[in-house]
Amino acid sequence: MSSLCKAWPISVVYLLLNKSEGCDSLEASRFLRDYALREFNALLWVSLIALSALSLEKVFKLFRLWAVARSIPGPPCRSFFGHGGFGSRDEFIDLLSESHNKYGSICKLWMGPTQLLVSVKDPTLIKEMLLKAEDKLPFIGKAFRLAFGRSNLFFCSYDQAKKRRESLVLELNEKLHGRSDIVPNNVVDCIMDKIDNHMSNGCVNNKLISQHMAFTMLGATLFGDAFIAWSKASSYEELIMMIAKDASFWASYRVTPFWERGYWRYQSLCTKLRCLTQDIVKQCTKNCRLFCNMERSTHNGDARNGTKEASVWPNSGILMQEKFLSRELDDHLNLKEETCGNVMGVMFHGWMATASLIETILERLVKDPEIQDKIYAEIIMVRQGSKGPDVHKMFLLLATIYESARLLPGGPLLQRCSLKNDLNLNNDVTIPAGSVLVVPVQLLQTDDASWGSNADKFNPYRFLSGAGKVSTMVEKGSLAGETDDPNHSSVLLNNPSENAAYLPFGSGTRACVGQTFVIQGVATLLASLLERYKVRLQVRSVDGSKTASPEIVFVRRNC
Ligand code: HEM
Repeated sequence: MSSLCKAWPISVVYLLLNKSEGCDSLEASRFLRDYALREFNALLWVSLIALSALSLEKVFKLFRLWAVARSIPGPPCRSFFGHGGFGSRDEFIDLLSESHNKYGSICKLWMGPTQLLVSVKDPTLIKEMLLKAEDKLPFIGKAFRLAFGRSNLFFCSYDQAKKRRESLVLELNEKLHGRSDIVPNNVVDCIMDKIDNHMSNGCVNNKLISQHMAFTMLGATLFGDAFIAWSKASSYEELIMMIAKDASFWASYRVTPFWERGYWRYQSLCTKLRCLTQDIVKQCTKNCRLFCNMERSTHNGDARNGTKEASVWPNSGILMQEKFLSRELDDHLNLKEETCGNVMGVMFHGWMATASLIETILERLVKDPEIQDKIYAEIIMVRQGSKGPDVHKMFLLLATIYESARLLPGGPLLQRCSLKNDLNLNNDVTIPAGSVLVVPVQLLQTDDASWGSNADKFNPYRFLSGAGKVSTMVEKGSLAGETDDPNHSSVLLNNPSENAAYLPFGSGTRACVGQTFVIQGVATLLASLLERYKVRLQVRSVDGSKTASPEIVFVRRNC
């Protein structure tokens, strides 16, 4: 038998071919059975050893996680699942706030026996953490994954996101530096027309109009003029709104609910959005080529690189230019899926965050007509004195944007992770690899320790130096006047990031790439808006008593 085994496979084949020959065939089949049994046993052993090794590794990692986490302070677990079922977003923020008050600037919460969440609230440690922890965990971005497929820009390791971030930063910078107007006049006009249309009904819903402004501004930036002329733009807007409404609901299921009809309806909306994105991408690249050819014919073909030309063309979009696409093409085989997913992800994130910022600012301006009037005076003053791009001289407007983003950041938490290595912070705390790291931005940005006793009050002047004089300067017409004006030189717009507790756009390696663009874009849009309209709260009479509704009124200025 042993000699047979050694001679395998020849001897086995021989036995099989000759299995009909009497007792030899019996011996052969016994041998085969015996052999199969041994093989099967060996396979079982190998699997058992591999599984045991894997389980041991997991158990070892778990014990290590528990051991390292012991040194981090935090409330005791309420159940086996820790603080996993914390309820609503507000309840969770309250829990974080209580925990920080009790345990200090770093505290842990167990979200289950294997998932550790560490919250950091000290501005210096946050800065360090945001630089060192470069990854983002995919399960946090489940809403993005369900809606946009394998879009890996927002929730993935830094290695995966790096190239795409660089492309996007490059394109946005080109836009910021290569063009005089961040939001071109035709885009502003298109938005103002929409406001006029809505006002024919008497008032507008703040949320809806902010969403529309953000959508048009971002779409025109990403896809260029093709977007403004695109017949399907309003369907795109409607779809994106519907998806935004349901995204968190479907992501809240632990197991993707394939059995729910509503889930498939939601998925069909996402597929429609994907098709429309592909449509606008196609139109955009077609237009880019057209622009390149037009440019080539006017400049005797001196520029050979089509992409360069497309990016200097005044009204072309940024993201969809061939440069972005071809970079992606080189990278992956399933490029179309992924590129489209990333484009939808950027559009979705940029739209939601920008819309929420515009809505907050309008709400503040409506509640504070005095600031609104001062901003109007500033806009008129700056516009009279300059011809070129001028929003950077509108200090009070910019300070109002900073302050609105401080009081109500787009999201209540920043989320990070270090997937491979433990994170050693300067205060000798070690955070185990794989833990979810969060920064409670909303708490931090309204914390008295960083912002003073009036931290929860709306006060744009906190971002202006010499702010005591600012209000009188606007009245006298000197806030943003000529640079040789002695009063003006005493007023400075502070860089909000100088305060380490200012993080509406995150910070460090995974900070928002749209930050500068958004501030300038929103300022440009608001400057045009406030120049034409006063924004007032709609007051309705209900049963004889007057109550304010969430709707606002744009009253045309007489100028
Ligand atoms: C008011 C508007 C916006 C706000 C408040 C905002 C805020 C944020 C925040 C808080 C992050 C996470 C940062 C971190 O983890 O440190 C982020 C990431 C990001 N933002 Fe924005 N954002 C806005 C608009 C935009 C726009 C218009 C774009 C693109 C055109 C954009 C592109 C991105 C990208 C690509 C990332 C992911 C970076 C990464 O994970 O590597 N954002 N944004």
